[in-house]
Amino acid sequence: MNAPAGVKAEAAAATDAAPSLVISNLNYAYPMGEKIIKDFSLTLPPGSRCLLSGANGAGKTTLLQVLAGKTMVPTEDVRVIGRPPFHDTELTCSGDLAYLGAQWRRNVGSAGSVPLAGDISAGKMIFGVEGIDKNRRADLIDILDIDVDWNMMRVSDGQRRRVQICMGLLKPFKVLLCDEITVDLDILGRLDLLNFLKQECEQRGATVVYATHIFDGMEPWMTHIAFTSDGKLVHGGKKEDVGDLKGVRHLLSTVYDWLVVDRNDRKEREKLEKANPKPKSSLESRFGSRHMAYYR
Ligand SMILES: Nc1ncnc2c1ncn2[C@@H]1O[C@H](COP(=O)(O)OP(=O)(O)OP(=O)(O)O)[C@@H](O)[C@H]1O
Repeated sequence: MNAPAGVKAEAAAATDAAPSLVISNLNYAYPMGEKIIKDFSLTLPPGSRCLLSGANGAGKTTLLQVLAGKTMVPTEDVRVIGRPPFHDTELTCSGDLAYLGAQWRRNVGSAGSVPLAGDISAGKMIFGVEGIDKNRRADLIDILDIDVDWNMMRVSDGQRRRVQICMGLLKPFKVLLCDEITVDLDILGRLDLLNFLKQECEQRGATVVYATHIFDGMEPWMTHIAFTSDGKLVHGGKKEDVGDLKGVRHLLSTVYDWLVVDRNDRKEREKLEKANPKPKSSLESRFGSRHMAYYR
């Protein structure tokens, strides 16, 4: 569905407005671990849809969790609609900043700690969230093709995922962070959802960062890309401005080439690290590296 002209003009004006997401020289390490995110900077305007890509272990989930305010970083390093997500809890409580990620997928919905596999109907869960616009809720139920009579104990993984996504999108977010949320959806469900998110950006000036390894439908959908390698942003910005994406190259073949470079660099790093092993920390030498895994 195309947005009416007035609404499009409104969204175009929004792109001149203050950025909705600013990451400035972000560094992040898990407690007692090595740096996972390294000197990462990215700015996204309202209305943008950013594909977050990179090899397994490149740091995408870690980055999204930092952006979602799940871990503390200095207030100046990450700003979501001008506010620091860890320190400003109202950002997430209000639904302005929404996060649909791996942990969320496992057992909770946006309405708090809601078990998603209990003897309860999909409708009861969805309608149980208060203060939601009726039309938005009806649209989401329709787009995600949810039967409100589904019993959450007897649904398939994909059906459960649809209910979870619906609950996560009930509040009209300003910035949405998605971590591989569509893996269990069928093609229709995935493309309809991408379309819904696109409308949210075009009509309301919302911003979406979407981490995925599945590129079907992503090329026309995205406005920005952030390709990470070893925790660093190596290709990022507006899709038109990323040199390798220009001309006849497709997203998949371009990212494939980037991933080959990433893999060769990683192998080289690993070879060097094996040849020059780092001295163990005093705790590690005392308890052994297996035991130390608890502290990482
Ligand atoms: N809780 C944790 N404690 C310590 N290290 C972690 C933790 N979670 C992830 N890591 C490490 O951080 C690095 C980045 O992991 P992350 O999950 O962010 O990567 P990713 O790009 O999302 O990978 P994938 O594509 O496989 O989902 C990996 O080396 C991983 O082992």
